[in-house]
Amino acid sequence: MLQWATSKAVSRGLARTSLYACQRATTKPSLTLASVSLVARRGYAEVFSRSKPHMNIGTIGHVDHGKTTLTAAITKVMASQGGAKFTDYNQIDKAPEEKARGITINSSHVEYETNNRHYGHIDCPGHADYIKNMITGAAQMDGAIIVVSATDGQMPQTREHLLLARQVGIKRLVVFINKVDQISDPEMLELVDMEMRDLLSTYNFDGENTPIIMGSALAALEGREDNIGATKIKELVDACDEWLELPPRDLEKPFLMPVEDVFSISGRGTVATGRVERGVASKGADVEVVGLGNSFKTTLTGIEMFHKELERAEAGDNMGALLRGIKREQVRRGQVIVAPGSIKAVKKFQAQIYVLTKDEGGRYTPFMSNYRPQLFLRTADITVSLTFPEGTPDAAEKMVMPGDNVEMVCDLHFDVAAEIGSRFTLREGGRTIGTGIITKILDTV
Ligand SMILES: Nc1nc2c(ncn2[C@@H]2O[C@H](COP(=O)(O)OP(=O)(O)OP(=O)(O)O)[C@@H](O)[C@H]2O)c(=O)[nH]1
Ligand SMILES: [Mg+2]
Repeated sequence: MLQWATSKAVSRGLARTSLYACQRATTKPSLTLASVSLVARRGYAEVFSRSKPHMNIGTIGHVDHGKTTLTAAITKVMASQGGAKFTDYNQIDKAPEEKARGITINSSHVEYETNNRHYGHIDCPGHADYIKNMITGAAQMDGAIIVVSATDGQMPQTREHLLLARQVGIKRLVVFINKVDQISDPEMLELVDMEMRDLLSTYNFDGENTPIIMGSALAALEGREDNIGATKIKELVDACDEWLELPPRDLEKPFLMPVEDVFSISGRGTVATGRVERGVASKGADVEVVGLGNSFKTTLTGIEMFHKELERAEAGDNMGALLRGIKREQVRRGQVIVAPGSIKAVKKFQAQIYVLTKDEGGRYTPFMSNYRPQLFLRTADITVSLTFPEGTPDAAEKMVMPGDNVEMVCDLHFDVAAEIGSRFTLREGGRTIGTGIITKILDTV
C-alpha cells in the first residue's frame, strides 16, 4: 500500500512540476549542463577528474577592471600545467544566454584543475548579470575572486559586488589587483591594498588575512612579463586553494525534505512525499515537521523510494516518509521534514530582491511599500507583504522599478521554515516578478 502511494506521489510530483522543482532543475543542473557542453566542445574530458573536490568560484568586480581577461589568463596558465583547456577572451565574453527561472542570465563557465581541486569558474559580461546571478544563485559561487584595477582602485561595483557576495553567503574572497603594468609608483599599489583590506572588513570579510595578489591579467594572457603575469596567476590560484573553503557537501548538512504531497494509507498511517534537499535520514530517526503554523516532532517509521523500502534516504532521493502517529491533516505541502532543531519557522525576514524587468517576464510598472505578491519558498506558497527596512528615507513614496535590486522586509501571512541564504521567488497573477535571498531573520515562531 505504501509502495503504491509513493510511486503515485512521485509521478504526481513530477507532473505537477512545482515551482520548486523548476528551480531545482534550473539552478545546479544549469551549471552541470553548461559544464557538460563545455567538456564536449572543448574536448576537456581527458583531464577531468572526479577524484578532486569540486568548488564553484567566479570573478566579480567593477566594469572593465579585467574580470574576463583574468578568467582567460587563468585558463591559459593552468593549461600550461595540464590543468585546463585554454579559453580565449572572446569565447568567454560571448557568453551563452541561460534561462534561469524566467530570468535570462549571460554567463560563461570555464573549468580548471589545480593539484588539490577542480574549479568551475563563472564570469558574467555585465553588472546586471552579476546581480541576477548572485541573487538567483543561477550558478552558485562558493567563493570568489574580486578583481580591482590598480589604476582606479575600488569603484561603486567593487563595493556592490562585495555586499552581494556577503548577502549570498560567500564567506571568503581572494583579491586580484589588476593592471599593475600601468602603475610605476609602488606607493599607489600599497594604497589600493590598504583600501581593499578596509573595504573587506567593512563588509564583514577578513580584511586582515585575505590574500591580495597584484599582477597583470593581460600580461599573463599575452605571455609576457612573467613576474607580473603567469607567476601572479599561479599565486592567485594557490591562494584560492589555500584560502577559499570547500562548502559542506549536501550529505553532511542536517536532513531536510520539503513536503510535496501527503497521503493517508489505512493500516499504516500518514506518508509525506518529496525530494530530499540535504542530509540523510534513517528509518526510526526522530524528525520535526516545520512550518505553516503547525510544527511538531515525530518519528520516521518508514522510508520508501521507487517501490522499495529503504533503511536510509539521502540528498537527491525522491522519498515517501511514513510518520508515526500523525493524522493526514497535520502535514501539508509547504512544510518541511527536518532533523530536529535544524531549522526554524519564520514569519518575518529581510531579503535582497531582484525585480524582473518586463522583458524578463516581470512587471511593467513599479511597486511601492506594502506590495503583496505570493512568495514561493521550496514547496510553500504564501502571501507576503513587502516594506522597506526601518530607517529607509522617504519609504512611503519610494518606488521599486522593474530591474531594481533592493533590500526589503518580507512579512509572511504564515510562517515557513527558512534561514539566512534561503532563496525564493515572488509571483503575481501566475508570473514570476522577482527573486530573492534571505539576509536577516527578523521574527521566528
Ligand atoms: N594594461 C592592462 N589592461 C588590462 C589588463 N587586464 C585587462 N585589461 C584591459 O582592460 C579592459 C577591460 O578588460 P575586461 O577583461 O574586458 O574587463 P571586465 O572586468 O571583464 O569588463 P566587463 O565584463 O565589461 O565588466 C580590456 O581592454 C583589457 O584588455 C591588464 O592587466 N593590464
Ligand atoms: Mg567581462
